Amino acid sequence: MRIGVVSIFPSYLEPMRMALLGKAIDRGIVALDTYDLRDWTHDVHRAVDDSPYGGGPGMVMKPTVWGPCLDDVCPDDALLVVPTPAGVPFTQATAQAWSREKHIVFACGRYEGIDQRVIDDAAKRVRVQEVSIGDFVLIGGEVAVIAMVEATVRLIDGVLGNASSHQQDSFSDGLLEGPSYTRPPVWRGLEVPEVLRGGDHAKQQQWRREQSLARTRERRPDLLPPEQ
Ligand SMILES: CN1CCC[C@H](Cn2ccc3ccc(-c4n[nH]c(N)c4C#N)cc32)C1
Repeated sequence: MRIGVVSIFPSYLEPMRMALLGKAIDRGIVALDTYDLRDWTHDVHRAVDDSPYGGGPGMVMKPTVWGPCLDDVCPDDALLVVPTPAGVPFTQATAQAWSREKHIVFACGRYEGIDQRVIDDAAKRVRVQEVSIGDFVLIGGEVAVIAMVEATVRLIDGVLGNASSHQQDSFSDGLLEGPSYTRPPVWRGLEVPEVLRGGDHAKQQQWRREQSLARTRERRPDLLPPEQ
C-alpha cells in the first residue's frame, strides 16, 4: 500500500515512521510519502489560507493551493481521504476496507478546514471520503490521519507479528475485547482469573466471550447484537 499525506506540518506525521509502522515501511509493505502543502503556494508569503466568505471565525484553506497539490499527488486510482469533524464516522469496518486499497492520499486541513470546492473538484476524478475519528474537535487533520493509518495498516498481512492479533481486536467480532493479564499470577493481592491459568482452551474461549459481552453490555450497549 502507498500512503500519501499532505499537511502544512509534515513533521507532525513523523510518528508514522516509528515502531511497527516504521518497520512496515522498512519492509516495503507500506510506502509513505509526506508532502508540504506550502510547496504548492505561489506567493512570497506562501499563504495557504484566506478569510471565509459569509463571515464567521477563523480562516479557510485556499482552493488555488490545494487543487494543484492534489492534481500532483493524488492519481485517479487513489482513494482521497479528508478528515473532518463533519465526516462519516471512521470505524473498524472502514479500516478493513481501506486495508485493501493500493493507494490512499490523506488531505490534512487546518484552520476552519479546506474550501469545499477542493473536495467537490477532486470528486470528479477520484473517490473521496470525508471521515471523522470521533465526536470531538481537533485543531487539524494530522492526528486523525495518524490514528486512521495505524488502524488500517495493522490489518495488512505481515504487519503485526502475531497474525491472529487483529482477529481478536475489539470490534473485529463487533464486541469490545475483554481484559488481558500477564505474569505474575498474583500482583498487589489481585489474582489472574483461574480459568486463564489453566489449560482448558475451550473454557478460556468461553470465558473471553462472556467477558466481551459483559464489557460491551456495560460500556457500549449500542454494539450488542440483537439477541444479546
Ligand atoms: C472549530 N473548527 C471546526 C472545524 C474543524 C476545525 C479544526 N480542523 C481543521 C481541519 C480538521 C480536520 C479534522 C478535524 C477533526 N476534529 N475532530 C475530528 N474527529 C476530526 C477528524 N477527522 C478538525 C480539523 C476547528
